[in-house]
Amino acid sequence: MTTTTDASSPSACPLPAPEPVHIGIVSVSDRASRGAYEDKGLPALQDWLTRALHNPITFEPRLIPDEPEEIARTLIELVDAQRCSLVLTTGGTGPAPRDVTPEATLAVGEREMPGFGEQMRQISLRFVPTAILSRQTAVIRGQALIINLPGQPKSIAETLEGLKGADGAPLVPGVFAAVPYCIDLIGGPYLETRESVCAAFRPKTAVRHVRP
Ligand SMILES: Nc1ncnc2c1ncn2[C@@H]1O[C@H](COP(=O)(O)OP(=O)(O)OP(=O)(O)O)[C@@H](O)[C@H]1O
Ligand SMILES: Nc1nc2c(c(=O)[nH]1)N[C@H]1C(S)=C(S)[C@@H](COP(=O)(O)O)O[C@H]1N2
Repeated sequence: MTTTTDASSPSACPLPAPEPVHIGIVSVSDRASRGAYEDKGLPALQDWLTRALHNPITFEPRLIPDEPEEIARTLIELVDAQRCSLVLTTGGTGPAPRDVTPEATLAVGEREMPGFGEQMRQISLRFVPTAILSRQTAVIRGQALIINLPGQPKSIAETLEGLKGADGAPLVPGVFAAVPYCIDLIGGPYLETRESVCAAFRPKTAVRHVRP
């Protein structure tokens, strides 16, 4: 097994290498999927997750139009066939007729996790007054957590990371703070975040080790 050393510990205990994680990222956009504009959703998701996690990540990226059957089929494929532990979607959460990502997500979910959508709307209100127009939600399917994010690329870091003060201290925690423990509870890999990007929270009894 590969190990790294926790140099901050007096006994310099070797820490296990972070577990690999398989993450699905799905950009739902009519125009980006037909090439009318460049997709900025997938790069923004990949960039933020790579900065936030110590775990080695294998990404499963998908760029698809706002078609409910295609969204549902993609989510099922990422969870059931690709065995992703986490799937993040971006786009299609608003009130326009073709915005159907939440419906497709609920259709494939076994249990809804409404707190994610509630908290993201609260965070987004600190950035934009139209935050309440996003119907974003989250669900569990099997051993995977699926979370909807709005389509505006900058909203990805805003909702996952939250709002920080000038000193870098969190003013409003982003929703990703709750993701590692949720994935523990559904039997997925142990996710370890970089505190400078996102301080994940676990009850003390669930903390296996703290990485510097
Ligand atoms: N994947 C994307 N890449 C780049 N910019 C995007 C993307 N998705 C959305 N945006 C930007 O955010 C705005 C709001 O996103 P929204 O999901 O409401 O788009 P939309 O009007 O439904 O159109 P579309 O589905 O064709 O992207 C868009 O007008 C666009 O400027
Ligand atoms: N953090 C954040 N949340 C946001 C926004 C944003 O720019 N930043 N845009 C809002 C707007 S204008 C809309 S219409 C809804 C839905 O966007 P979507 O259809 O692109 O998912 O998300 C809202 N949530």
